[in-house]
Amino acid sequence: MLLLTVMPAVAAPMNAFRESAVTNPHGLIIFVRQQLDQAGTTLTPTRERELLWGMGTAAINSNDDAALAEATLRLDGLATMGHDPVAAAAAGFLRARHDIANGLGDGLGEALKAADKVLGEADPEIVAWARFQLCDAYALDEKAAKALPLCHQSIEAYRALNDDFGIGDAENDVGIALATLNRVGDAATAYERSRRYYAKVDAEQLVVMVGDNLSKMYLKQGRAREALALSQASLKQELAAGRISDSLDSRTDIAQAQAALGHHRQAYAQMREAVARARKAGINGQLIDMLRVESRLAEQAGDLRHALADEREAARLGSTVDTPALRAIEVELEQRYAVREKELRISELEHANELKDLQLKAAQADAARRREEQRRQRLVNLTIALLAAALLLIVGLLVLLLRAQRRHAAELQAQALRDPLTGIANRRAFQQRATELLGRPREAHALPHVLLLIDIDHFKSINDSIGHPQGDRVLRLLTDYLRIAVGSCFVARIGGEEFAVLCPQAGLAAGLRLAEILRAGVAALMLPKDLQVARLTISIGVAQFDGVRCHDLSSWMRAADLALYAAKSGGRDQVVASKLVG
Ligand SMILES: Nc1nc2c(ncn2[C@@H]2O[C@H](COP(=O)(O)OP(=O)(O)OP(=O)(O)O)[C@@H](O)[C@H]2O)c(=O)[nH]1
Repeated sequence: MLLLTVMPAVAAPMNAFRESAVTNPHGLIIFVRQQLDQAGTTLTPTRERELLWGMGTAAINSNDDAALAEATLRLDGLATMGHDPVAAAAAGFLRARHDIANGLGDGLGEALKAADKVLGEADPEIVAWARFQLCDAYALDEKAAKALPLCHQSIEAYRALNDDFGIGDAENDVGIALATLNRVGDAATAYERSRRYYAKVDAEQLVVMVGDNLSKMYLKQGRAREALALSQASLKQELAAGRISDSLDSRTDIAQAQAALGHHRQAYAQMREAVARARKAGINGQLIDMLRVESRLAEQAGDLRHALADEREAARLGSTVDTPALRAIEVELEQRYAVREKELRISELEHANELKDLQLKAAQADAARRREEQRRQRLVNLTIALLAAALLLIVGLLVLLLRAQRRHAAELQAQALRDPLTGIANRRAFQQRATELLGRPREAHALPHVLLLIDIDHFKSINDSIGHPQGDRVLRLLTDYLRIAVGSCFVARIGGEEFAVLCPQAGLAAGLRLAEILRAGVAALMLPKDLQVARLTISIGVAQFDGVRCHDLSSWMRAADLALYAAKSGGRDQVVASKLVG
């Protein structure tokens, strides 16, 4: 497998292993060592130089300092022994890249010196190679302004050689330089061009690797989803190739893309894992930036304690032994987090206040509800009281009405039993009294009841002579007299000018005596002169209730009436007893 990917074809000088140096650096180092051991002195200097350059670049890519030292020393040897300026330049470029990558010494100076050795060479491939190494050194050292023209020269040189792989390399460095200048859109375009050139030569792994650079630009452009996809593909490849450093970079990019997508907890977890792996691998240079990213993601995920610890560690690792500077950073951090703590506290207090506010509102709502209930209860009570009062009033009114009705009924009843003209009992009252009297059980030795029927004599003539109203006056005068004269007997007007007197248990003799008194009394009455009635007389028929001939009210009345009729027939102004009448 390894051999298939790193076997040199008939390649341009120095470029035979450029893909595998990136995609499989460990494998290439092993392969070169094997080649050097096995071939020994049979190797041509050009082939050895090519192998050593491949090993050196692979060593830089895999942080293998031993392999790098081995490669540069052997290249130096080739340069000296074989008077090979290309080998000397190769050793110089490797040292320059190492120094630039690790921030040591004068890497750029080293690179310029190396380039100087070969830029005058006749071989355009060597010149293009050297130009690219310069472009690469300046781009890696973040000297973008200088890197860009060098990289473009390099691209032109590769274009002249139809070296698409080389153009892909140089476009990648253009992207790096533009990214340093923060020209995010242009950098992304350069990376996209680089990927297209790599794709043309089927360098799929490099397409993915440049994708990792492009991912950073996409992230800055807010294209987090695309960035995430690129970094994930990149990580997969790096893990398979064992490129620890690159894989840590991709993990960092993935975490940042996840955070940008709002998956803060997931992002933080991813970053924690990346930092743990960096620590395990002892890659401190990268760890500082990773810790800063982790701190930011921890803060976003709400883990302030961790965020502070990460920042402190990054500051410690990043600082030289300048303790006051470190302290200043720590103080700044403390202040920043104190402010953050304060903000959190305020937000907690605000939350608590909101809760209290809600409780207050609930209490107010409760009080309002109770007040409403009380108001309703009062209304109900008032309604009940009003209804009770109304009911009492109605009952009172009904009682009053009932009494009035009773009074009215009694009055009506009284009226029904009273003669309106004279004010004494009428015929109906007489019948009731008589019926009631006859209904009583008869006492053993009691005298019979006596009935007197009285009729005014020639009353028609009186009416005719003095007028009907005066006739009424006569009737009232007679009544006044009778009412007094009958004593305890009951008197009633039972017809126009006819009266009845009922004397319970009086006996016929007493009845006749009373009748005679009445007749005589009336005949002797002194009538008012204005009445113009010379004399008033009455006829009276008397009948006792003997229980034989008179056995009920009608037979009793008939008997009295016959006696009265007899009195009239006998000449009037007289009393006739019923027993005398046949
Ligand atoms: N003023 C007045 N006259 C009445 C009333 N009721 C009945 N009379 C009159 O009483 C008279 C009765 O007349 P009659 O029945 O002919 O009897 P009389 O004239 O009394 O003759 P004798 O009974 O035979 O003596 C009539 O003229 C009735 O109009 C009344 O309430 N007021």
